[in-house]
Amino acid sequence: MMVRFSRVLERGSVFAAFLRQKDWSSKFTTVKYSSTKAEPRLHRMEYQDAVCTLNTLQTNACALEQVRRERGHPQLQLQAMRGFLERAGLVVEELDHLNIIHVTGTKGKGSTCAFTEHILRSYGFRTGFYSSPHLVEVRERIRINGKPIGKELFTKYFWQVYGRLYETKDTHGGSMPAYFRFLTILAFHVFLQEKVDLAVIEVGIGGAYDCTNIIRRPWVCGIASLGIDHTSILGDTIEKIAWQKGGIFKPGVPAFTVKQPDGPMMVLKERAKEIGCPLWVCPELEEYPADSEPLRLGLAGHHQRSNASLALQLSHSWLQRRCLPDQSIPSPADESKGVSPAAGFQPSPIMAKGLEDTEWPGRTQTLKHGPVTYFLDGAHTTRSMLACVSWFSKVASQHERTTGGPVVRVLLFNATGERDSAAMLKLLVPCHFDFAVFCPNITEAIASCNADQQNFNVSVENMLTRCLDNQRSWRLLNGQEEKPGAQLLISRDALPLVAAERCSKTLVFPCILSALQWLSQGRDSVLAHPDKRVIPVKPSVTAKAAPLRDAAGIHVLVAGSLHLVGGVLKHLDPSFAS
Ligand SMILES: Nc1ncnc2c1ncn2[C@@H]1O[C@H](COP(=O)(O)OP(=O)(O)OP(=O)(O)O)[C@@H](O)[C@H]1O
Repeated sequence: MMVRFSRVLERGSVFAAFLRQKDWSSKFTTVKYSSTKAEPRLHRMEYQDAVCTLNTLQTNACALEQVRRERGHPQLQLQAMRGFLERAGLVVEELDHLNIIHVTGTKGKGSTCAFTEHILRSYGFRTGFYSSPHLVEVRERIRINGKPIGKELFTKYFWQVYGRLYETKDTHGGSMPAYFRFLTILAFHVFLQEKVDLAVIEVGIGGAYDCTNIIRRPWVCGIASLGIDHTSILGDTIEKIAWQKGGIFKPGVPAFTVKQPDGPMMVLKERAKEIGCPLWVCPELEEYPADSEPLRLGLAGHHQRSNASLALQLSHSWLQRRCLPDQSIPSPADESKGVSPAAGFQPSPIMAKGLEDTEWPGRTQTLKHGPVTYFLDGAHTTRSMLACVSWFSKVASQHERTTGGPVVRVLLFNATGERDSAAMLKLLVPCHFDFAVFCPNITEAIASCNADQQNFNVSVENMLTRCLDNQRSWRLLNGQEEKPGAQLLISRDALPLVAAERCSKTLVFPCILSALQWLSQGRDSVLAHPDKRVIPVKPSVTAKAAPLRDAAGIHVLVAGSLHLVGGVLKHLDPSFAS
């Protein structure tokens, strides 16, 4: 695995050397407009090359050093971003023409953006939508009219921006922007080139110093629910986090927030007052007067209701300000407090349809795959795991009632970064899983390079050790004795294998594909073909497949990491097949 990673890295630097020699404009014309029969293949290669080169920005020593330096002086981050933007040929004033809706929050910003984008697209506007992270392919982060930008367009715009930055590198101490910064600049470039009517921009981390906060004049800002995440960057209390998030407020630009606990709400109010921005608190979804039927949401789960209310306010405000510019913005009723409840207006039929038709994969998503039903949710904080458990308990019970027989429940889990896995696993105990399966966010252990899903910031060994820790936590939480059965084996060619424990209902796999194979083989070979011998993934794993034999169905909850969910979707959901 490490060998393959380093090859990709090498490929990136070889490519960079190639770039140094090439004339940019001729490269674009030959690749972009070539009409030979080989064109589709050429484009595919170019896309992969673009993604591999992009990935070098994850490990670029100069960029990492810069990030480290800026951590101590966060205000430098926006200054640096402005410099990169200019080197890429853009000026910050141009971004004013993007008619931006800027959204932050700890949980629900992606879903809120998806609802908002869908509502405004339903009105006939050409939309841009920038979000993170991606599930399967990096181009999902940049959407035009709700669809991930195509490979050809991504490739074309990627090389334009990369080329400009690369050409000016030597006069700027060799610096290139880090991964997220680069993608943010790329998104702005794409939206300007593609002449979108509006752009919905999701903050990466925090708000005040996030590189998306380079924008000066959004039409409206939104703050989804606040909680604890990214504490090493944002601070270790919800109030400190609220201060960071409130940093996206702009003078005179209306902002909306969902209801927040008292402490962070007070911080938001103070931020709004100090910046001079009218801040409104969204009503509950029930408080919107309904014409006939209650509002229906395309995204499942009770927690999506506050996101939907925020999206209604954001799109309503955008429509009013953008399309009815003569109307003055009402100020919050109590200016001294700097915040007011927003009115629950009657959503138009277009808005109602927009909410109902919104799709946002990987969040409370149900996917049937043969006899196995997957419940996928990228919850990776305790707050979102609580929401996930509540959704899963309800929806899985509904499915069980219609299955007509015993159902085996499986948890497929992984967590990354500074996340508290044990706290998340504790919340999952009441779901009564028959099996708990752990694997790292590696899609396939032995496969060709899948550049879109590579993460160079963590080693394979660390990922697997984390899985074994999770397995141990789960066993402890379930009152199972600690057994010294699990072993981490690293083979000579660096392909890691993890032995499953005997006599327990926990399993660890080296990659997502092998976990999915275990699920489908256990089921297919035993249920669909009762006479056929089970072909084991590994002997120790086959022993665990036995209870699947009697099951009328298998329900698998995939949670703990959006990247894990993405890896599963890559294998199972045809709409993600490239
Ligand atoms: N209001 C909410 N409260 C709790 N959990 C939520 C809320 N909204 C979404 N979630 C859950 O949080 C996870 C991420 O959802 P979403 O992409 O909408 O949020 P996000 O703020 O963009 O998250 P991230 O920054 O982690 O990508 C999903 O599991 C989703 O079901």
